[in-house]
Amino acid sequence: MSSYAKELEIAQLAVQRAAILTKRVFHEKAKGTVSKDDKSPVTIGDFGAQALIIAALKHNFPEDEIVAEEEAAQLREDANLRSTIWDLVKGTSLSDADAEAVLGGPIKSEDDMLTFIDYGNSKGGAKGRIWAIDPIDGTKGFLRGGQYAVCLALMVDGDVKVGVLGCPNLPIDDAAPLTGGMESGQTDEGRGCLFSGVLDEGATSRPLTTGGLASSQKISMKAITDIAAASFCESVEAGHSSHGDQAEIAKKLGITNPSVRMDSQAKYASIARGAGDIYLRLPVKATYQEKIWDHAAGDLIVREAGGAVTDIHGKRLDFSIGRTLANNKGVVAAPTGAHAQVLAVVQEVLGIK
Ligand SMILES: Nc1ncnc2c1ncn2[C@@H]1O[C@H](COP(=O)(O)O)[C@@H](O)[C@H]1OP(=O)(O)O
Ligand SMILES: [Mg+2]
Ligand SMILES: [Mg+2]
Ligand SMILES: [Mg+2]
Repeated sequence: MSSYAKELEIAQLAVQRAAILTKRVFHEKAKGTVSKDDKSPVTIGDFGAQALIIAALKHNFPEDEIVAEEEAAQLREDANLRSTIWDLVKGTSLSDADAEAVLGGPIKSEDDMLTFIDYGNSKGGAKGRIWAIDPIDGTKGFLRGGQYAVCLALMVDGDVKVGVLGCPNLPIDDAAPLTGGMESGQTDEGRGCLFSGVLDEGATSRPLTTGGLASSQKISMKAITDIAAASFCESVEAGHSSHGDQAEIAKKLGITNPSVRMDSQAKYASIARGAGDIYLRLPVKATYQEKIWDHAAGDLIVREAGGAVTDIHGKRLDFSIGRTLANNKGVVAAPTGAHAQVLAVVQEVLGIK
């Protein structure tokens, strides 16, 4: 029996339910994009998914703290936006009645929805049980029909114990070739994957469903025998990681395959299942602090699948100091056996040896 069996079940079902909502937003609605203070986009899907996940967590673990990306301030001022999101949230449930009941059933009112969204305001830290939520990671990918992920992780005393990634646009088949997006004309058929990891218990994938949990299989990273034949993933957005440095590193490693550009933590999931090999996220700006909700689940899933994840200085990602990874710069994720070699070239190219 897993030490975090209940947390894992709730987390997976909560992500699965939230993914139903994000898919509805994509297929049925104008996306309802609004700009945040930092000019990044947020959609009605981000708010709705965050409300549904937090409602499920509060029902099951009322004492736990939550660090989530979004807040309800804009919704409190904008009745139209608020009621559009409420319509979505109240109309989204798992089709399996038992699974829906485990999550506590529907949110009772529009006011409760706002309250749930704002429970995500914990400062994080090194003490106690804290969940990290990114309701839609890769909002830009979501908007353009590419990859995005619904992300949830549980940290206990600053250490990630459970991580779940719902990736509605990734192929179900772990062996499917690595692609960055939904090619035009593609349908949802054969897509939608739920990845999980529990510390010291491995990582799994299973198809996303609209009801209860499908059966899962273990995933593991591919061992790299010839680094020149490796494939590496990077952000689509050049503003999020340095395509130039990454290309130079790939070249120095002898990698000839073009990089696979993909939004969101779907990159962590893709290397964890062995579809890709390496994920590089090299800083563009020295001042940007990565957010814990952008990495907590992916970091654990990759490590549990046989990978190593560090920053550019070779330090493990430190989730214990608040809402950001203030002690880290960039991300280097690779199979354990190849990580040192990749990191050495990263440091050579960045001139930090
Ligand atoms: N300057 C930046 N450097 C690195 N990541 C960033 C930067 N600006 C935004 N992000 C975050 O990168 C994540 C997407 O990563 P990816 O490029 O791998 O798809 C988003 O969570 C996004 O945050 P936000 O949600 O605030 O837009
Ligand atoms: Mg965002
Ligand atoms: Mg994000
Ligand atoms: Mg987000």
